[in-house]
Amino acid sequence: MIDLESQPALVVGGGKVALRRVRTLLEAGAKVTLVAPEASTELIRLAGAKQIAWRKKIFASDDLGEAWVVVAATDDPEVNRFVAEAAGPRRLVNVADQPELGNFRVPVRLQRGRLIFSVSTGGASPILARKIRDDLAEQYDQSWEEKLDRLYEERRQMKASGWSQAERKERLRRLVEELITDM
Ligand SMILES: C[C@@]1(CC(=O)O)C2=NC(=C\c3[nH]c(c(CCC(=O)O)c3CC(=O)O)Cc3[nH]c(c(CC(=O)O)c3CCC(=O)O)/C=C3\N/C(=C\2)[C@@H](CCC(=O)O)[C@]3(C)CC(=O)O)/[C@H]1CCC(=O)O
Ligand SMILES: NC(=O)c1ccc[n+]([C@@H]2O[C@H](COP(=O)([O-])OP(=O)(O)OC[C@H]3O[C@@H](n4cnc5c(N)ncnc54)[C@H](O)[C@@H]3O)[C@@H](O)[C@H]2O)c1
Repeated sequence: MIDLESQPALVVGGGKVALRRVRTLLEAGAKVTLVAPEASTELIRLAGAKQIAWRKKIFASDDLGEAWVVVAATDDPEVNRFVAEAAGPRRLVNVADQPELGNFRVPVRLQRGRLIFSVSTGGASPILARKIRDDLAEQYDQSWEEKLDRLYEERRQMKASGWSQAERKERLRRLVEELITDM
């Protein structure tokens, strides 16, 4: 939930994990550069469509440039370690196969408009994290996007009204209960 809009991000590696990270970074509005000698068809397509810049080469430390976020997602643990070391402690660094070498991990995410779920199992089981996400997706279906907009609007109006905090709290609590009963 960090604001990455227009921030430079570097993804090292061109496989399945790199593609997942590239998608997440693009959704967050980051300017993504990919460094990899080979890349998957979808990554090549994104590069062709100019959504990412692709340096078709193996990683070297001068690829880091101004990158604020760095992802090491090659299939070579030594390369991933080298990327993390070269990136240093002053950037956001994610390492796909040795998370302890980086300083952030990637949870599973589910978004319903203003409502965002983030599920992590602390490295225990990404498969369980995904299953919990799928369960939440069923429980909180698309209708929650609108429900959240309604809550947002009501709360905004109440804040502008002359009601006491206690009155506001009680009304908002009831509204949330109505929405949940409606599920
Ligand atoms: C949630 C998700 C997000 C994403 O990556 O986008 C994610 N892994 C996903 C899938 C997945 N990962 C793995 C498999 C193969 C089956 C298995 O082994 O379970 C599958 C299934 C698949 O790929 O289909 C294997 C695996 N994963 C990690 C290691 C290394 C290690 O743990 O040391 C290895 C062993 C590699 C090996 O040995 O080969 C590490 C991490 N994986 C994390 C997140 C972080 C911890 C999150 C948490 O604690 O919950 C962390 C620490 C990385 C990080 O923070 O960057 C994504 C769900 C995608 C979705 O459905 O949306
Ligand atoms: N975090 C997760 O969710 C998760 C899930 C599965 C696997 N993994 C781990 O993540 C890593 C990547 O997995 P994958 O399935 O994406 O791998 P992959 O084999 O699909 O892709 C590896 C990529 O790394 C590139 N590469 C290799 N050496 C390089 C170098 N020196 N510089 C730049 N690029 C280089 C290759 O060209 C290739 O594009 C593996 O270590 C795997 O064990 C993590």
